[in-house]
Amino acid sequence: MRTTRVSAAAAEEGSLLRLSGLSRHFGALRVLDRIDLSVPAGTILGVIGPNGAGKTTLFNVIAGVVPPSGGTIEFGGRDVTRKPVWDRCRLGIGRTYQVPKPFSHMTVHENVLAAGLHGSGLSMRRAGEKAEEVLELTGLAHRRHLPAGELSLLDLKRLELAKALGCRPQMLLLDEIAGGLTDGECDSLLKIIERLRASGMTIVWIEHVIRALRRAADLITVLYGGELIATGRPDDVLVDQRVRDVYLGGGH
Ligand SMILES: Nc1ncnc2c1ncn2[C@@H]1O[C@H](COP(=O)(O)OP(=O)(O)OP(=O)(O)O)[C@@H](O)[C@H]1O
Repeated sequence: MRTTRVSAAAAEEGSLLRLSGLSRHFGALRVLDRIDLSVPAGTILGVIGPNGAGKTTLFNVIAGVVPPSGGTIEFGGRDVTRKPVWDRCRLGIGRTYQVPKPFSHMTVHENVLAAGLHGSGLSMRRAGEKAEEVLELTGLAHRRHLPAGELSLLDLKRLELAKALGCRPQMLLLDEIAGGLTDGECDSLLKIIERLRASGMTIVWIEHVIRALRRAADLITVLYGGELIATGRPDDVLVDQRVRDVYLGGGH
């Protein structure tokens, strides 16, 4: 059965993603503790917090890799809490991983094509068209015949983005995509992300590179001790005293 994607109209009504009372415990460890969060369609939401705060677990629960211990996840007005990963992917939830792990012996083009074919169930022709489009968008077109194992870190990050985009997401979960890049490399990635925002993409972005979020994010939320302790505009959140105490310190 073909999964119906959320309509643009539903997305425009308000939040594309809505988390209500979302929890995840590992034994006695409360990694996510009754999280409530709404992500308006078309916005970039940065997620920050100290190491081990539960940010990647949050993505794993949203993407369907890890089931929640409680609470609900709505995407485009539809309850996806119990839906499997592949179904969420076809509904429009795309994701990049903190550590890029492409098929290193396959070319850049083959990696993107494989993601589109398996992730969103496109026909070979449509997946091929989509792959061309995202290779252009991510600046990888001239690398298309290279084995992924030969890419630089920046190009691996671009490929990570291209694979996620190859699945035609309406929302992207970016997991530390700017990590390890030089300032110049980070800027070229930001240009791609800004182009995505201009196209209407909704982005939830875990990042320790605060400079990147300061430039690109519309909103920032802070995860600490399993709870969201602050959510708002970057200029407000980044000067919040509690946020500075628990995460930013004097270094950002
Ligand atoms: N499958 C699991 N089983 C047990 N504990 C887990 C599991 N996955 C994550 N945890 C624990 O949950 C906590 C949060 O981990 P998570 O990777 O989500 O943090 P994070 O905020 O993404 O950290 P970082 O910024 O270092 O990537 C950690 O204490 C981690 O050890």
